[in-house]
Amino acid sequence: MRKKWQLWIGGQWREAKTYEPLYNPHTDEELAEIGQAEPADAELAITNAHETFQRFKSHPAHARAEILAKAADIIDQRSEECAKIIALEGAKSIRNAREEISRTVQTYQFAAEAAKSNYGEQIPMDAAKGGENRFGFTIHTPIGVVTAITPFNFPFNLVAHKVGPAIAAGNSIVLKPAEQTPLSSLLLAEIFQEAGLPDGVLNIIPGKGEVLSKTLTGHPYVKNVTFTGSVEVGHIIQQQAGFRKLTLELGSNSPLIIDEGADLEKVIEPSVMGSFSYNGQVCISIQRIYVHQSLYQEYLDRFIKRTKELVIGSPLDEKTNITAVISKKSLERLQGWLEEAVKEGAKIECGGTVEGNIMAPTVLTNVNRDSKVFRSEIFGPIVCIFPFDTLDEAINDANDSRYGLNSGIFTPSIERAFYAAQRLETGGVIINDIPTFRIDNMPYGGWKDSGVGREGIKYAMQEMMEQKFISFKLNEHFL
Ligand SMILES: NC(=O)c1ccc[n+]([C@@H]2O[C@H](COP(=O)([O-])OP(=O)(O)OC[C@H]3O[C@@H](n4cnc5c(N)ncnc54)[C@H](O)[C@@H]3O)[C@@H](O)[C@H]2O)c1
Ligand SMILES: O=C[C@H](O)CS(=O)(=O)O
Repeated sequence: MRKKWQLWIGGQWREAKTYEPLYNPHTDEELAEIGQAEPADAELAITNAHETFQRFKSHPAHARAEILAKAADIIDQRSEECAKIIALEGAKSIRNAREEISRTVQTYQFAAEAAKSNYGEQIPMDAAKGGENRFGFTIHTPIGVVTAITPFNFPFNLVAHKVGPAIAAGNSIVLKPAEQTPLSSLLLAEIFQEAGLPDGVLNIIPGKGEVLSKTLTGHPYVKNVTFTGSVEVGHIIQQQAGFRKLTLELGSNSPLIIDEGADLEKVIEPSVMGSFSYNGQVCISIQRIYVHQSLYQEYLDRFIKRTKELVIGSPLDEKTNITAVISKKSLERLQGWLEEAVKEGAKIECGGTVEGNIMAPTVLTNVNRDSKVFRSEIFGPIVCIFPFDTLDEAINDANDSRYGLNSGIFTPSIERAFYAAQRLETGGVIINDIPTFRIDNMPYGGWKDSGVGREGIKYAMQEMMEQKFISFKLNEHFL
């Protein structure tokens, strides 16, 4: 793989004014030098994307679908190389990285299918007086330049959730990947070129969010901004984007309820994995677990036992579960929050230690509801476990959050499953599984501070297109 990466604009590699080293979070070794885009580069990328859009908007759906399907095939053929890039730049365990690549292939395949089924609706015009002799229908048209700003934690698949639907809809894109994981995006330049995407449709400009933000969100050619990342940055982007279409996929502190009568044999493994997969750096990672009193002690003991078995090590080792967190800054924040939680009464049941850039998977009980580990998004390998007496108590506590992305409940009762599903204030309720569940064609997005709009290819495409209603009056004017 090349060591020095320029900016990908208009189908060409262009020199950046400055380059910054990219480090492996596990070993601290330098992996590559990454060109840092400046506002003028963003402007150039947007202008190129705008010009390309004038042609690409007429590129037929079947041709866009072929490009997306071919890109999926190329990623599949190069899957081990792609997974290794995620493991190196993101310190994601190689097994989790492979899962991400396999999902990415599916995401582009879903996009290829969606490109061909971009249906509008027929509206019954005679449903109201005056609508007789009329036909009404809607069509969806591409919107123009989409800017995509993405986070570090799923650098292939969450980029696919923006690039895939944008191409499927017939738009052009300017992509700004996360500073920590730009290589996964830069590789797309050659993947999509080989797949036959016309030059200028996809532009990739790594750089600092705060430097590029105003241009990427506020340029008049930009018609849609799609952002995945933290709530704090989401709020900044919302203010800057002003009067244009906007999708915000933000953070969470997802709850899991383990109801009376749940079969612990089937619950322990998924709940441990949902808490600690990729060191908890998943937006739908389990952060708060509510366990019915009748199961609490047994669940806690078994949860701790399984957590202690997780293998801490190098992301490239096949057996590894827990690796370095993404940055020293993030590690320091986690240590600070843990200290604060303990001062406020929390008990560390296991973990809590740090070695190198790795925090051991940590289980907390007796957590104060005002502590940051309860209120805010931990985004690290720490989980809080609480007992509850009544389902209402668990639901109310689960809803006591500024976030609302996914929630989960394990219960043997269909009645209680629906009761909870109707009351949990989240974009997705996952019954008899963990909230850390996503299939890439399902509608996905948050309530409250967890976001605005939905992803899941078809739903993301709706955010990236304009709808037009057409009415035909018959008889009077047609020859
Ligand atoms: N809801 C979802 O689908 C989803 C998925 C993955 C991650 N997330 C969330 O993302 C967060 C973790 O990712 P992160 O640490 O990369 O998030 P982040 O918000 O720090 O960064 C995300 C992106 O925003 C850019 N950015 C930073 N400051 C900016 C600014 N002022 N203006 C414009 N862009 C700016 C970054 O460069 C990066 O590309 C967590 O909160 C997690 O829950 C949400
Ligand atoms: O980190 C949040 C992601 O949305 C999780 S997933 O990759 O979509 O499952």
